Amino acid sequence: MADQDAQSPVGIEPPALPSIRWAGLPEGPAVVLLDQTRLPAEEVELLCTDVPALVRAIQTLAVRGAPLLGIAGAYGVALAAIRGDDMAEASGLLELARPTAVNLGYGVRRAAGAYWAALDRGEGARRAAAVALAEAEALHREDAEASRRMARYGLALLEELLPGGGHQLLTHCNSGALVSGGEGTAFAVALEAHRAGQLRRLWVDETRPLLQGARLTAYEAARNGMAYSLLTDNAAGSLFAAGEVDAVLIGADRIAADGSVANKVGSYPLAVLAQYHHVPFIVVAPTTTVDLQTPDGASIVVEQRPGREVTELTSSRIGVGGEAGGVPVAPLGTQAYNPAFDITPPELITAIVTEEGAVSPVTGVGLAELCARSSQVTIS
Ligand SMILES: CSC[C@H]1O[C@H](OP(=O)(O)O)[C@H](O)[C@@H]1O
Repeated sequence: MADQDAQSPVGIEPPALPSIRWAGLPEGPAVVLLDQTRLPAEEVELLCTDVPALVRAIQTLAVRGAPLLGIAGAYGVALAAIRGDDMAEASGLLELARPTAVNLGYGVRRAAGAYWAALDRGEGARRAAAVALAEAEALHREDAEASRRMARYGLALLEELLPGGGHQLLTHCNSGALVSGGEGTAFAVALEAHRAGQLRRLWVDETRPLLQGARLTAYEAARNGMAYSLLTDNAAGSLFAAGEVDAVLIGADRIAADGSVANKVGSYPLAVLAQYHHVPFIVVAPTTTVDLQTPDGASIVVEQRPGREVTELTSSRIGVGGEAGGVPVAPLGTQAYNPAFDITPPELITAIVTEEGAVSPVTGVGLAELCARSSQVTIS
């Protein structure tokens, strides 16, 4: 069994660089990203000075995670507006950069809607661009507040489901500050438990093939002084069998109207394991990740990513999607199945926690009621 005294590396500070920021540089505006393909080896900022550069950053996961993609999409619209680009083209390129996370389209349409409304009011293009930027900044702030609220609601749910503290929580992929305007979604709940002295250990799935768990969640857990242990994805079952998992916490990329959840591939098997072992399976996501226009899980488009992400290992130094390619781990020419996400049906989910509270059991009606409470700007 894993060492019982798992401790995080000492002397590591919280992230020095924000996941995303806007920069009105003398040479022109830029969306500035903490390049997540370079983590954990290097903390490098990536300046996107036009929409194609930002689209590439989204597609190579230099910026990733549903809520952060929404913020990036909104800033991308503002960038295009200030540059005087074709706004319909820019919005389309951004919205189509990745298909599954609903937040990306939400952020793009929200900033673009503000821009067009300003023009319709007779305000000039310059003023309309400023309005788009203000909308992106508002979304950024709202997401940070949503993160704080989800952390509190999530901890309250853990205290209700698991009285007594000292939890061993398992998480998959990465759902911390690197996916958020704040401290994240599911990871933020684990962090809140840590701060409340209720986290015995965070089990971190490495999350093949792009290793968001090993590279990013471990990085965030270490920087926050949390006790954590990394595991291969295929080792999770043995932890459940040994009774070493008290609850599962995961994020989401899109939640359909019936409560089906699209999240990083590997989430669905964890939900099956959790049900078999009678362990709470908790999804944490802002209401901006709920898509009431998508009726069920079968209607969610699951992104299929390049097979070379499975057949090659790349170091974080050249980026997980680096053009230089990586070390082959399969014979050249090997075909690979590489869905970025899978779908967990509502009946396998104990609760969905949002910034408006939790719904449990998960029903379409309960989800819609949470969304109705949300102050988030609704867009068609
Ligand atoms: C809470 S959003 C984080 C979410 O996004 C990740 O996908 P990706 O790394 O491909 O952007 C994964 O599904 C996480 O749960």
